Amino acid sequence: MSDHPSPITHHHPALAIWLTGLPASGKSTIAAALKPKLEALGCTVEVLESDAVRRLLTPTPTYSEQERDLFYRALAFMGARLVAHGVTVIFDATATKRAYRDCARSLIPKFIEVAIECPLELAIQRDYKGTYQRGQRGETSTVPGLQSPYEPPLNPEVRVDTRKVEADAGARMIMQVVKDITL
Ligand SMILES: Nc1ncnc2c1ncn2[C@@H]1O[C@H](COP(=O)(O)OS(=O)(=O)O)[C@@H](OP(=O)(O)O)[C@H]1O
Ligand SMILES: Nc1ncnc2c1ncn2[C@@H]1O[C@H](COP(=O)(O)OP(=O)(O)O)[C@@H](O)[C@H]1O
Repeated sequence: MSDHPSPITHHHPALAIWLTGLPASGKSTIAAALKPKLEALGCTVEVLESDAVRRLLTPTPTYSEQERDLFYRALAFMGARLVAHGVTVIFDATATKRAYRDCARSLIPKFIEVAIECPLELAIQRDYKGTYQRGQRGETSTVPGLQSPYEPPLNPEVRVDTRKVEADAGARMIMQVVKDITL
């Protein structure tokens, strides 16, 4: 035995969790509730939030199909590299097309897709960033759900219906699946 044993660590296997849903559905709120729960399990966690990453990759986003295709390939690649190095990733991003989330799934062995469910009318009421209002005023033409099609997941590992489930309870539902797939 070594004279200098390594400190005891409790590393949890890294995985990725993609929170997808309409703008203002509750993704960031649930990500914030989820992060400390993953950390308590021993995960090192990075949240990749689309708006934050866009500020770097596409500082003046057009949300064109071509730009979204490129953006989501880059986001999936980034997430996959982090997971490969032991960091658990929360993707906090609408990702309008299923193919965007499927691309990440194909690159990441342990992957959980979470449908953050919220009817468009309620998301429009929540509209705390004014995204839908800008669309309704005709200042933008690319808001998911309102002006660009949004493809919700067909078979997500978890569904959180934010009309019925509080953010913390939603995070606990996700944690149950995390524990199931990493046992
Ligand atoms: N003009 C315009 N068009 C589209 N989206 C807009 C626009 N302006 C702002 N936003 C905010 O950007 C978020 C959508 O980006 P995402 O990367 O999450 O999704 S997607 O590319 O639309 O699929 C989404 O934020 P989330 O609330 O994080 O989903 C929108 O609030
Ligand atoms: N059950 C719920 N889960 C998550 N957010 C909720 C819920 N109920 C109400 N909200 C509110 O909805 C808004 C969602 O905002 P946010 O989490 O930033 O959405 P998104 O990241 O999807 O754009 C917040 O003001 C949040 O407090």
